[in-house]
Amino acid sequence: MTRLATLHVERFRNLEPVDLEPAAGINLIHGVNGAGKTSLLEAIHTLSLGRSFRGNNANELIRHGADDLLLRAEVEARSGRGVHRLAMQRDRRSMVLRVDQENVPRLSELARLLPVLALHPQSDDLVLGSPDHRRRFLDRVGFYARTDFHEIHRNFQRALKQRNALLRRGQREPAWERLYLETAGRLEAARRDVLADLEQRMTDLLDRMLPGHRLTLRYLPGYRQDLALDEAIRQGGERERDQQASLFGPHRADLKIALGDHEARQVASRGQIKMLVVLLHLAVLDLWAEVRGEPAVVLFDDLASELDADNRRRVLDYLGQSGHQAFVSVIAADAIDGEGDIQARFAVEDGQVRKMV
Ligand SMILES: Nc1ncnc2c1ncn2[C@@H]1O[C@H](COP(=O)(O)OP(=O)(O)OP(=O)(O)O)[C@@H](O)[C@H]1O
Repeated sequence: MTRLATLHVERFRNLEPVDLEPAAGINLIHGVNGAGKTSLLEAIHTLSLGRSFRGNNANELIRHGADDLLLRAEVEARSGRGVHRLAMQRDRRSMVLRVDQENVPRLSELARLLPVLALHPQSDDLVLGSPDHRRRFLDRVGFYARTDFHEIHRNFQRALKQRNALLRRGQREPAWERLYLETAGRLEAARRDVLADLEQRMTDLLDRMLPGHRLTLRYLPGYRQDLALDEAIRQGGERERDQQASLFGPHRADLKIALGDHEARQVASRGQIKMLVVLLHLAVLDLWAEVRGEPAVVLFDDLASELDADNRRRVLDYLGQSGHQAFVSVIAADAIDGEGDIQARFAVEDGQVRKMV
C-alpha cells in the first residue's frame, strides 16, 4: 500500500531537522500551541503538492534565516511495486524535484506517487465557503479518480480563456463556441461521474459519522438547470456581451450539500459541519484507494477542535479500519488516549519531533 515509510525535513517552518519512520496506520502528533505540529503535516503536504494547505506563500515555508528548504521521503507503493524516493528542494526562486534520484519537471509526478488529502480547520469552507471551494474539491477528487480528468479540465480551461478573450473584443466565433460547449459538456459529465462515485461510498460512512441523517449532494452546473448550456448562453447572450465574459458553464458550477431537506450550511451545527466535511474527505480517500488499488495518506490537523469525544472516536475508529495512513495532530494527547487504533505517537516541542515509546 502507499505509505510514507520515512520522512526527512530540513529548514521547514520552525522544525529542527526531522527524521521520522511513521507507522502504516494512525500516527498521532501532539504538542502545545506553536510547537510545530501543523508544520510537520504541512511538510508532507508540500512534498506531494508543492504547497501547504494553509496559505499560498511558499516562501513562508522556508525557515526564517535560511535560504532553502529540503524535503525527502521514501514512499512504499503497494507490496511488490517497490519504494520510490521523493525529494524537493526549494529556495525563494526555484524548485528542484527528484524521483528516485532523477530530476523531474512537474509536481504532478510527486503528487501521483504520494496522494495526500488534508483536513484542517479551514476545510469547513467546503460547506461554509464560496462555490470555488466546492469546485476545487470536486476537481481534486477527479484528478486522482480518473486518469482523463486532468486533460478534460485543462481543455475546458483553454476554451474558456479563448472564449473570454474573444468576448472582450466583442467577438464570437462559431468554432470556438462549439469547442466551449463540447469541453464544458465533457467536464460537467466527468464531474457528475465523480460525484456519483463519491456518493456510492458515503452510505456506510454516513451511518458511522452522522447516524440518523440524510445527506444529499447535488451538482449545480453553473447555468439554469432547466436549460441546456447552449440555450442558457443564447438567452444570456446580451449579459455576456455587456460583461465581456463567459457567465455560464462549469467555471460557475457549485455543489449543493444538504442534510435532510435543508442546505447543510444553514442548519448544521459546527460539530455536524465538521463531521460532514470529515465524511466527505473519507469518502474521497476510499474512492481513491479503490481506483488506485492502494490506500492514500491523510493529514488531519487539530482533530479535537470542534469534535466531541464520541465523534473523535468515530473518526479514529474509521481511520484505523480503513487502511489509510493518517497523521493526526492534537493539542493534548491525553484527550484522545485509548481512542482508536493509534500505532505511533510523536511529541513535538519547540520544533523538535520525538517518537514516543
Ligand atoms: N518560516 C518559518 N520559520 C520559522 N518559524 C516559523 C516559520 N513559519 C512559522 N513559524 C513558526 O512555527 C511555529 C509552529 O507553528 P505550527 O502552526 O506548526 O504550530 P502548532 O504546533 O500546529 O500550533 P497550534 O497548536 O497552535 O496549531 C509558530 O510559532 C510559527 O510562528
